This record gives sequence, C-alpha cells and structure tokens, in this order.
Amino acid sequence: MNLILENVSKSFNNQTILKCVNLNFPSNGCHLLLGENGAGKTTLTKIIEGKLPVDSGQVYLKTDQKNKVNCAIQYQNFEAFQYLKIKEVIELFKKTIKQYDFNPDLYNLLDLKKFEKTLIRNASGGMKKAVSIFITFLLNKPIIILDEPFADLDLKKKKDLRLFLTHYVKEKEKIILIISHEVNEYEELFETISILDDGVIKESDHLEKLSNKYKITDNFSIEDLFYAVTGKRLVFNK
Ligand SMILES: Nc1ncnc2c1ncn2[C@@H]1O[C@H](COP(=O)(O)OP(=O)(O)OP(=O)(O)O)[C@@H](O)[C@H]1O
Repeated sequence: MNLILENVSKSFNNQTILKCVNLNFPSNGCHLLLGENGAGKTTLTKIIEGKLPVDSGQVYLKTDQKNKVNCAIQYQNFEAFQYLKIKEVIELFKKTIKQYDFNPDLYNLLDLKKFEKTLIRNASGGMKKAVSIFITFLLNKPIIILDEPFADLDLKKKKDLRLFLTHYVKEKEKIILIISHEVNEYEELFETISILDDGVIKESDHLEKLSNKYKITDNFSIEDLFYAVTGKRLVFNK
C-alpha cells in the first residue's frame, strides 16, 4: 500500500504554493515532511485529506488498484467540545466510529487516565495534544497524518510516543506522515524524509541514501541534512 502524489500543483490568488509535487509513501513506515513555516506543508496535508482541491495532478492510495485516500489528521490544536470532559470526548468518538481502534498502550503513555475528568476548556496544551493524538489513532484509518505531534508534550511522553510509533508502524499496515520541526534525536523513527522548500520537493528518500548523497556520515542529524539540501537552518540559534 502506497500513498501517491503525482504532479500536484496548487496556487492561491495566483501565488504558486505547491509546484508539481511527486511523493510516494509506502506503508509500515513513518515518513517525515520537513519544511520552514509557510513552505506549504499544511496545504499539502489538506490536499491529501481531500479538503482542498488540486489545480492539477492527483492523489491516491495505491494497492493493487487506485483507491480514494482515507486518512485521519491530527491538527496542531484541539479546540472542539470545550464543555465535555476528556473521557466524554473519547466516548463520543467511540460511538460514532464503527471500527475504532482503542489502543491502551497509547492511552497509558499519553497519561489520559489521569485527566479523564478534566473539561477540554480547562485542559492544558499538552493534554489537548494528547487527546488529539489519541483520537487520530482511534479513527483507525490506513493513513495517519500527525502535525507537530511532539510539540507541547513533556519529555517522557515525547520519548514514549516515539517508541510507540516505531513499534506501531511495524505491526500495522499503516502509512504515518509526520510534520515536525522537532527532529533532533528522531532520526531512527523515520523511514523517509521529504524536504519541502518554497512549494518544491527538494528531496524525498530514505535517510541512509540522503546521508550518503550529502556525505553526512558522522553524527547524522536531520537538521544537518535540511541545511545541506536547502542552505537554510531549521534551528536558527545554532
Ligand atoms: N486559503 C488560503 N488562501 C491564501 N493563501 C493561503 C491559504 N492557505 C495557505 N495559504 C498560503 O500558502 C502558504 C503555505 O501555507 P501552509 O499553511 O501550507 O504552510 P506550512 O508549511 O504549513 O507552514 P507552518 O509551518 O507555519 O504551519 C503560505 O504563504 C500561506 O499564507
């Protein structure tokens, strides 16, 4: 199973945001989409989700045939259901999804048991992020897109989530696409890295191939790769 984007272009008000994007994400792996603010990452995910039409090109899920894309997206912020408790929100989703996937390991690592009775309106940024991540997996879709999943989580949850994702993609036939600026020490997690720069995919390949191509051999870091490819720093105070 592969998520395929073929020659995808998109403009807003005559400004080209995505230029002829070609991507291929195979299942059983986590894939990183990397780019500066405004590079076009969110636009790309909305196109994958089917929320935004393309100007040209196509997006599909390839098995032995071309299928419509069916994906769950975790957005950066969770602001819905302000007057429900965290547990009630999860119960509500369980009632509306036919074949939900309640993952107890994910529930525990995100510490949701502890905050079940907290109203969404009183939940902290980290708690809301935990709820949105959990619901994205609960939806049980073949494609999962996580938008800055690690931001707002404390160090233990970041580490546990990284480990969870590593095992999860090996066990389930899913495609996980992650948009993140937090990439330090996440090198092992990603099967492929795609670098989006001003609407153009500059590179999209396996880590090892990219590190060899750019001759980053000692202490390989994704930040160094981004710099080698774009000439720009992801971390500006480096
Ligand atoms: N509906 C819209 N109408 C006009 N311009 C838009 C629209 N949506 C996005 N844009 C523009 O498209 C460009 C890419 O935006 P996008 O949100 O995809 O970037 P991003 O890579 O997700 O950035 P960030 O890392 O800050 O979230 C920006 O210049 C943005 O202003």
